[in-house]
Amino acid sequence: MAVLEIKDLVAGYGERLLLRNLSFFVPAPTFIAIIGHNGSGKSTFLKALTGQIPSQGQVLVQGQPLPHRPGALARAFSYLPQKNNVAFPVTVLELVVMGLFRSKRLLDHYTAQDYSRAEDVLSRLGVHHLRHRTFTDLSGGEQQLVWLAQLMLQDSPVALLDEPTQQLDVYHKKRVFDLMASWVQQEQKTVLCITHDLLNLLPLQGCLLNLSQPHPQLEALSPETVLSHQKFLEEKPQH
Ligand SMILES: Nc1ncnc2c1ncn2[C@@H]1O[C@H](COP(=O)(O)OP(=O)(O)OP(=O)(O)O)[C@@H](O)[C@H]1O
Repeated sequence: MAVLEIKDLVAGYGERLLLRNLSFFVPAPTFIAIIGHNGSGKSTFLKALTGQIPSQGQVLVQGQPLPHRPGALARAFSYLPQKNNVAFPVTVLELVVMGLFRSKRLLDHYTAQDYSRAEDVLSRLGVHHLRHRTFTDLSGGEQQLVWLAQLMLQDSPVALLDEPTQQLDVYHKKRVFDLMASWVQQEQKTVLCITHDLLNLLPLQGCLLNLSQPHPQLEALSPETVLSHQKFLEEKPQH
């Protein structure tokens, strides 16, 4: 059974269509880089998948049509948007442990084991030292790593990430790409990751989807494919 199947997905805003009959098939857990010029519809694609904007077509996750209820949708996809805010003071560890909310009932408390899982993902991202800091005091890149840690605790089969490395330094960019590769290999997750960091894709296995192309389709990642898409994207976008 395929992990993810998308058939004739159409989405946009009013008269302006950004996704025109997008179809692809992901047979097994895979890393998929979603690339394209600014405004080519990358975030729109993830918004259509997560039901934030209306769309036509079919999306199947593990052979099942995508449910419309938000709770059931969240079990299929974990999602990290480009901008994410918290309006209340909370420590890093508290925010990360909330990634486990789907395995809890309404008034359940988080256990010592939950906190130790949260500490473990913070270590894997190299930011364990931030665990007792107030989230809103952190730098933009530090905050991005904390959101990633929270997402790693969610147990959905498909993770959707909108530019998760946008504000990171070169060390943490590489670390996050390595970690996404390990989610696929060790935890059998499928990762769809929007990115402009094409050079970080050079060592990775998986697929690439270039939404700036007239008929985007999945292509196997290889250094040659990445470099040819880099060249394509260095050309002026066609609107
Ligand atoms: N709510 C909206 N209403 C109307 N147009 C919108 C809306 N949201 C986005 N757009 C437009 O749709 C186009 C695609 O936007 P989208 O955010 O999907 O691009 P993107 O490929 O993710 O770009 P970037 O690389 O800059 O993040 C843009 O031209 C944008 O202005």
